[in-house]
Amino acid sequence: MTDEMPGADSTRSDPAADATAVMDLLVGGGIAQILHAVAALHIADHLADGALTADEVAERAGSHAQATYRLLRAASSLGLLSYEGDRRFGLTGRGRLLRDGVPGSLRSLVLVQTGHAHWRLWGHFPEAVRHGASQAREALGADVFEYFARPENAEEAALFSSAMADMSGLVTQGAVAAVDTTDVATVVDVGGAEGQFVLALMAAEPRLHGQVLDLPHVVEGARREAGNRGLSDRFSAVAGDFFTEVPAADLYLLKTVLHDWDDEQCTAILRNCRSAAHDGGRALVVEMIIGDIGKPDFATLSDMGMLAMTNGMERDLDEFDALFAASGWRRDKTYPVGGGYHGMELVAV
Ligand SMILES: C[S@@+](CC[C@H](N)C(=O)[O-])C[C@H]1O[C@@H](n2cnc3c(N)ncnc32)[C@H](O)[C@@H]1O
Repeated sequence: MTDEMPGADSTRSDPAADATAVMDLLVGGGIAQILHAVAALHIADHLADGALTADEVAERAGSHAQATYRLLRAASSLGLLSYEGDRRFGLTGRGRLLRDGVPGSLRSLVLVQTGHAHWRLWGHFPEAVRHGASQAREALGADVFEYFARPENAEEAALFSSAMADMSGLVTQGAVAAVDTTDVATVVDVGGAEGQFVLALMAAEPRLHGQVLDLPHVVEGARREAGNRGLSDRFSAVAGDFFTEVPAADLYLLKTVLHDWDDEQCTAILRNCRSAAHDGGRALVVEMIIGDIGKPDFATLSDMGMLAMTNGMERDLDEFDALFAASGWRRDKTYPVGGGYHGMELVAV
């Protein structure tokens, strides 16, 4: 330990401030469930037209009046709601992000990340660290994608796809603006969920034809989304397995797919893309990139989520380059695309 590391020298630390700091970290799980309750009870939707009293919110939400008042009070202390006096609460900018079906909404993401599958997996997190692997089989009886594919989990799976779509909004604009589509006519969004990324690219470039490759229970959502955007004539969705085969294309999009898998599995996915690509073909990988250790870095926290949920991980640039080199790709350009994500453009070698 060096003198430069804050708190490294316990003789100089402030025990009371340190205890408060640790307790602030500890309450993070409870805060996540406060977000869950606000989202699940549609509190932000009830307040969309103006401030209401806690009793009025409880009546609309079908929830207990005093418990709802306490929830709204806590949410206002977190900056999700404003307090207008006399037990009346209004929406803040942050709270508005918990509305259902509005542009930029994070409601589905909140619901899925605080819902059954994710929460159970966090409950097994110390075991995941002990064994170096997600405890999904112990917690859910299946890996997370098998779990979502089960008919009885269809509602949670739909929420997961829509959460991915909500998150996509944060980065697709930046990626669409930055990616080089010179000489590109066909694009496959590998593990593309509802196709937010490829559809945004197609909307920006009317000559592009796009496809989503995803699991059978997911692709119908992508077809529906293409229809909603009036892009069905240039779009198709393929139900398949990216470990088996990937359709041919000029450009592959892999957005937050590699972080779900270990190195061997990532190499298999990237090799399948390389086999289907022509020489000089391109791919765009969008992921968080882990930066300098010891500095605040959201990617390292997301990495813990990947350990809890999947076989995957967040990676630093050297780790990405090793994957690309092992699978017939070379990284050509790297740029931030917003929301803490980076685009890494690859060329087939
Ligand atoms: C983390 S999500 C990313 C979705 C999308 N690319 C995005 O960024 O919004 C991973 C996606 O991979 C899909 N997936 C998982 N296993 C797959 C497989 N073996 N073959 C094809 N898709 C798969 C999932 O269904 C899910 O849609």
